[in-house]
Amino acid sequence: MKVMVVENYKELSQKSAQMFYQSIINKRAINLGLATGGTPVGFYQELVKFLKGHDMTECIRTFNLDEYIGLSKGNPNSFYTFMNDHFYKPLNLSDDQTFIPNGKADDLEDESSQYETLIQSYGGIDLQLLGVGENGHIGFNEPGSHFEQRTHVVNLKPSTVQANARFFNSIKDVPKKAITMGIGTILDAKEIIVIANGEHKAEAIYQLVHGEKSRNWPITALKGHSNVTVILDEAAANKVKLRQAT
Ligand SMILES: O=P(O)(O)OC[C@H]1O[C@](O)(CO)[C@@H](O)[C@@H]1O
Repeated sequence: MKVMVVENYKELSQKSAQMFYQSIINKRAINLGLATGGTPVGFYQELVKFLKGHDMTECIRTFNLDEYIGLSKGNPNSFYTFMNDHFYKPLNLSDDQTFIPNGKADDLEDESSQYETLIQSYGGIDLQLLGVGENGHIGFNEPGSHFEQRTHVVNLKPSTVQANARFFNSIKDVPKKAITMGIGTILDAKEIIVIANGEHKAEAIYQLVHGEKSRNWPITALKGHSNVTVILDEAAANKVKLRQAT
């Protein structure tokens, strides 16, 4: 695992976007695994700058980690809307190159297995972007998740609902369930880039870098992957550095 500490959020966003851009350019066609949340907003801004007007945009396919159950695509708080605003629309990406689970599917189990099959039918994910929850969740795989799981329906922990309430008018509006790629799905990506900023992510990052592999901290599943880069700002790297200094 490669750990890079940069000075601030801007640098973190630039560095991660640059790594994605280089991969896209070098491989000519690429399946990207993408994340939502507050952390990757700067990443999308930077990657859009790199890719805008570039013919390589035709070669990429995107697969999102997760979607809330019960929110339609058009809901302002759906992850589809987030992706459309930050990435699909600015780059004119088409529906047949952008994929995200359907949180309004009638049969959510079937939707989960179809999403898994879809990813595999395109040859799997080449490069996956991950943020991390304060409790160590990746995608929406909460503490206690099995590391072998594929795309599935999850119940969100109250702490995750609370953390994401900032995007909604009221905590009552935050969905309590989601569809997420499983940790097994995520681990199948050929390469993974984790980004984290802020002191509130420092414990999860400490567990990733120095902790044991444990289902209590889903992010520690990445310790079993051979190509992971972690990009941190100073605050998220706080506990890692403290440990190294003693
Ligand atoms: O980037 P944020 O908003 O801190 O969220 C962290 C993680 O939580 C999620 O948004 C899910 O709650 C992930 O998609 C994200 O990686």
